[in-house]
Amino acid sequence: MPKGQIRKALSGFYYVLDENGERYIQCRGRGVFRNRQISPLVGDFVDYEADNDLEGTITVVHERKNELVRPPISNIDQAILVFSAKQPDFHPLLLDRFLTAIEQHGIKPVICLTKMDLLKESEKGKLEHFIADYEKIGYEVIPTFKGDPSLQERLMPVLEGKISVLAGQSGVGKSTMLNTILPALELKTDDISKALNRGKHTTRHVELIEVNNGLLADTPGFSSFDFDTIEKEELSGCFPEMAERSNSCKFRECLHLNEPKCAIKAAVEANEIPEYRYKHYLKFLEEIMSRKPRYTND
Ligand SMILES: Nc1nc2c(ncn2[C@@H]2O[C@H](COP(=O)(O)OP(=O)(O)OP(=O)(O)O)[C@@H](O)[C@H]2O)c(=O)[nH]1
Ligand SMILES: [Zn+2]
Repeated sequence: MPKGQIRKALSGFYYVLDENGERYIQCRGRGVFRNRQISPLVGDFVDYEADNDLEGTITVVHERKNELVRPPISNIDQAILVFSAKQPDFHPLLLDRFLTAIEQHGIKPVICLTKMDLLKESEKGKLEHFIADYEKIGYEVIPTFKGDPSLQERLMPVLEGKISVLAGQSGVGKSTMLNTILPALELKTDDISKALNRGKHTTRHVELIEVNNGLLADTPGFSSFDFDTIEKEELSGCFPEMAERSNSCKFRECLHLNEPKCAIKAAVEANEIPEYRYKHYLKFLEEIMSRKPRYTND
C-alpha cells in the first residue's frame, strides 16, 4: 500500500504527497473513518489506494504524535509564538497561557518578539529581562522587527525539517514577519500551487507550505484558551523550570501551593524561578480548580 502525508485539505479532498515527495494524490477518506469519527487531518501520515497517478483513497491514518483543533493539523513539532514588544505591549501572562497550552500538546514553543523597533531606550531593559528569563527556562527567543535583515538567517534554521504552526494575537506582526522572509517562502508556495494544478486559493482551507525541508501551516493557531482539557496535576509539567524541580518536592503529588518542603516555592524564594511565572502558575491552577466538571457521554 503506498504511503504519504496529507499536505492540504480542501472541499472534502485530501492532497497526499507520496512517499518520494514527487506528486500529490487527490484522495477521499474511506467511509470507515467517518463511522469511527476519525477524520483525516493535514499532517497525517497515511496509507492510500491509488486509483491512478493522481487520485486515490486514504485507507489508514497512522497514529498521531499530537493534533490541534485550530488549525486542524496533526504531528506538529513546534509552535512559533509571535508576541510584540509594543502595540500591543508585551504580555507575559498571555505568553504563559500560550506556552502552557503548547507544552500540554507536546509541541515545542519558539518565541518571536516583534516590533522591537518601537521600544524606547528606557523600555529596553525591562524587555531584556523577560528575554533572559525565558531563555533561562530553555526557550529560544527571537527578537525582531519589520524588515529585519537578519530574521531569515535566524528563523529558517528553526523551521528546518519541522512541522511548525504560527500563533499569536491579531496585530502582533505575524504576516509582517513572514513577509520579511518571503523570498524563501514564496517560491515554495508557488511550487505547491503548480503541483496541485491550482491557481491561488480562495476557499478557506489548511495547507502546509514547504519551507527549508520543513512545513509551515498557512493558518495561525491557538487564538484563545481556557485550559479545558488540562488537569491540575499536569499543570506544573507545562512549566519546564517547575517540571525539572518537582521531583525534589517532599510530596509526590505536590501542587506547589501550601505543601511543606516544596522545591518550587523554595526556588521562587531563591529567585531561581521568576515570581511572575509562579504567580501565573497559581492563577492557571485556580482556573483549572474552579472549572466546572465536564460531562461526556463516553
Ligand atoms: N513598527 C513596527 N510595526 C510593525 C512591525 N511588525 C508589524 N508591524 C505593524 O503592525 C501591524 C500588524 O501587523 P501584521 O503583520 O498585519 O499582524 P498579524 O499578526 O499578521 O495580524 P493578523 O493578520 O490580524 O493576525 C501592521 O500595521 C504592521 O505594519 C514591526 O516590527 N515594527
Ligand atoms: Zn512542590
